[in-house]
Amino acid sequence: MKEKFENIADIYGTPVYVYFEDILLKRAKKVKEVFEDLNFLPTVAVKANNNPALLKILEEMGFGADILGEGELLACTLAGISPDKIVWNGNGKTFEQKEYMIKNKVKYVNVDSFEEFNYLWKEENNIELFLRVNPDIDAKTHPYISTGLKKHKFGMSFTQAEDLLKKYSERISGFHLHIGSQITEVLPFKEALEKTYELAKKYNIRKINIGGGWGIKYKSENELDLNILRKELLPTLKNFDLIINEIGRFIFAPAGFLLTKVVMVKKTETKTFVVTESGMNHLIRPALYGAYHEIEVLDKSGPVEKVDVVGPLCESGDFLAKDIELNLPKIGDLIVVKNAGAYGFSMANNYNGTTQPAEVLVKKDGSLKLIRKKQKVEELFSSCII
Ligand SMILES: Cc1ncc(COP(=O)(O)O)c(C=O)c1O
Ligand SMILES: N[C@@H](CCCC[NH3+])C(=O)O
Repeated sequence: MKEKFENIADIYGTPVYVYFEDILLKRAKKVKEVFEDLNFLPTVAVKANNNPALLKILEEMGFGADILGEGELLACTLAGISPDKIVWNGNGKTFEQKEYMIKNKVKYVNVDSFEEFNYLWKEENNIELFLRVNPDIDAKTHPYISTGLKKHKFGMSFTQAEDLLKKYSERISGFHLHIGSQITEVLPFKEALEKTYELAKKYNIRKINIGGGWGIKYKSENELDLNILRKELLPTLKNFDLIINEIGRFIFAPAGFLLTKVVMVKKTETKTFVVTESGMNHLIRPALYGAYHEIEVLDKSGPVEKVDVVGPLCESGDFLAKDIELNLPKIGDLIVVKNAGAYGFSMANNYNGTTQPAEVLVKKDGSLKLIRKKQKVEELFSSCII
C-alpha cells in the first residue's frame, strides 16, 4: 500500500481521496447477498459518497440509489442508475422538487410526515409511496446520527401512519424505517422491523424499506454481523413482497482513504501537534461527532509519540485525531486517514477559502483513474457577483 499511496501523491498531488475498487466490490457484494433469495432491491445511500464513477460501479452490480434531492439525482443519472431503482428521501421536500422527481420518473418516495403526505401526496401520480415510520427505538449510536426515537425530527408515529392508511390505503404501498447510522448491534433493527410488521399485517402492506445504518469497525467496536442480521430479520422479511435497503457507510467507508501531507510538526509545553493540509474541511467527522479514524504515517522511521493530528483551519475543533500514538512525521511526509470513504468527501467544504481534494480510484487491475479533479482556487468565487 505504501508505494501505491506514494505513487498517487507523486502523480496527482495531495490532498487526495483514494478509493480501492476491489474493497468497494467486496463490500457491495456482502450487502447485495444478505437478502438475495428474497425480492430485494439494494440501494446505495448517495449522501455517503456521491462520486458518479463509484456509483457506476455499484450500478453495474445492480444497485439502485437513495437520494435526497436534485443534486444526488444528477449524480445517479451520470452514473447510469435507472430512476425505477431510485428512492427519494428527506424531511423537507418541496412542491418543486416533487414535480422534478415525477418528471424524472423516480419510482419510490419515503414520505417523512403526516403533514408531508397531506401537502404533497394526496393526489394520484406515478411515484410509489412508502410511509417513514418512527418506531421509537434506540439505535445505540452517536446521538447526532440516531434517528429512530420519538424526539428525532424523522418519520411519523404509528398512530399518524394508521390515520393515513385508514383514509388512503390504496395510495400507500410500503413502510420505510431508518433508525440511525453506524449501528453495530442487530437487536434495534430487529425490534424496529417487528414493530412495523405488526402494522403492515393489519393494513396488508406488502413492501418494506429497511433503511441503512449498518455499522463498521472504526476502532474497538465490531462491525455489524450480517449473518446474524439475516438470521434475525429473515422470518419477518419473508412476509413482504419487496424489500429495499439504503446502505452508505458499510459499502464505502472501508474502501476510501484520505491521503494528505504534513505541513508542520509543532510542540507546545503540553502537546505535540502534527498539522496536515487537511482538517475539518476535508473530513469533518472527527470535529462533528468526535469520530475516530485510524491514521498512519507512511514513513515509520520516526519515534512513536502521543500527538494530536490537526488541520490548518482557524478552529480549535479542527482536528483529525486527538491523543493518538504515531510515528512522528517530518514536514512533507504523507499520512493516510482510514475508513474515510463514507461521509468524507461528500461532507467536505470550503471553510477558510480552502479547496477540496481530488479523488482517485485504484482499479481492480491496480491501474489508477482520476475520478474528480482537485478544486482550483479560481473556482471558489466563480458564482459570486461583485
Ligand atoms: C434515510 C436514510 N437512509 C439511509 C442512510 C444511510 O445510512 P448509512 O450510511 O448509515 O448506511 C441514511 C443516513 O443515515 C439516511 O438518513
Ligand atoms: N454523516 C454521518 C452519518 C449521517 C448519515 C445520514 N443520515 C457520519 O458521518 O457518520
